[in-house]
Amino acid sequence: MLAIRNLGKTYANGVHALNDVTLDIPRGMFGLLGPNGAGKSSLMRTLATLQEADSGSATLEGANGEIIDVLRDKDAVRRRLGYLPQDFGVYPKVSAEDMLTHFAVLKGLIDRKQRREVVDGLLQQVNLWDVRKRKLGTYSGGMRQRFGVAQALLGNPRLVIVDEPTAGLDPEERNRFLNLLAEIGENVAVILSTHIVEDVTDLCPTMAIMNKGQVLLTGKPSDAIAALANQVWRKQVTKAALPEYEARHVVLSTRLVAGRPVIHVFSSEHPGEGFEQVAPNLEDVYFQLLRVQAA
Ligand SMILES: Nc1ncnc2c1ncn2[C@@H]1O[C@H](COP(=O)(O)OP(=O)(O)OP(=O)(O)O)[C@@H](O)[C@H]1O
Repeated sequence: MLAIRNLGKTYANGVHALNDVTLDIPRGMFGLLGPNGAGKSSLMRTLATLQEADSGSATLEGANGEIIDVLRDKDAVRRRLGYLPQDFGVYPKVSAEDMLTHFAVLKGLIDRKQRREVVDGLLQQVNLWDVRKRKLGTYSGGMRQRFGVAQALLGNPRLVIVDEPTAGLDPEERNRFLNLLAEIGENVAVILSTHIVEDVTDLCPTMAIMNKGQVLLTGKPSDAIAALANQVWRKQVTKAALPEYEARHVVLSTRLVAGRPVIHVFSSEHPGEGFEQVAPNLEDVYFQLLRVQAA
């Protein structure tokens, strides 16, 4: 539905934020995973027509099969786009209902009855109906994000972009928010940019991993995980011994379990005494790719 080809962007300070980025994004949830500074927001902002790329192209397939040039035909993209930026401001003293109605007017919904129906429907869809009269300034982080989704869905977008939406949400709100995105993803393409690996594992049938402006991998999470089969090993070690393990093995991750480090090591052979083989997960894939790139 969205084809991105060889996108490049260098900022005035010389940072290569996007380096030959090529991606095919189908309908459904697409996870864009990468650490801070990977270039995710730069890519999202470019696709949302908020900044220019230096090179490359991006095309979006419209509802009737027409092909829209994302980098040139910005008005056409904006009519089909819903965007939830990483940081968005709300007027704290305005109710969700009034604010969404205002956004609906800006989006071109001028017929009062139709607008009412759309706004009511969206407030119900994102589960804010009961609190629609409350001022946005009194909303929790999760409620605010769900309000953000409601405004992104105004105008029936073909493409919805959400940039790091679950940061700072508690587990219950995060689940609720991700379920909402999954429902939306049944009909349109949703790009979920995040540095939280579980968000992608739990939700996205396709994904890409980015770092330093480059796409390191794209495809199904299950395929990427399968490629690491029989090569991930776990061992509980002491803190003192950790540097030695890091020097001798490809340590993908270290996690404290009851105060003691548990390491995941990447190796095609048995790495030695005390190691047990574990089923790889997306976090292993992610760290392995970052290690390979760093090397
Ligand atoms: N307007 C800008 N001018 C100069 N450099 C920028 C600008 N915006 C981003 N960068 C730099 O470009 C690189 C990519 O940043 P970007 O915000 O796209 O990454 P990200 O993956 O979204 O990370 P984060 O999760 O921190 O937002 C970083 O090194 C960042 O410092």
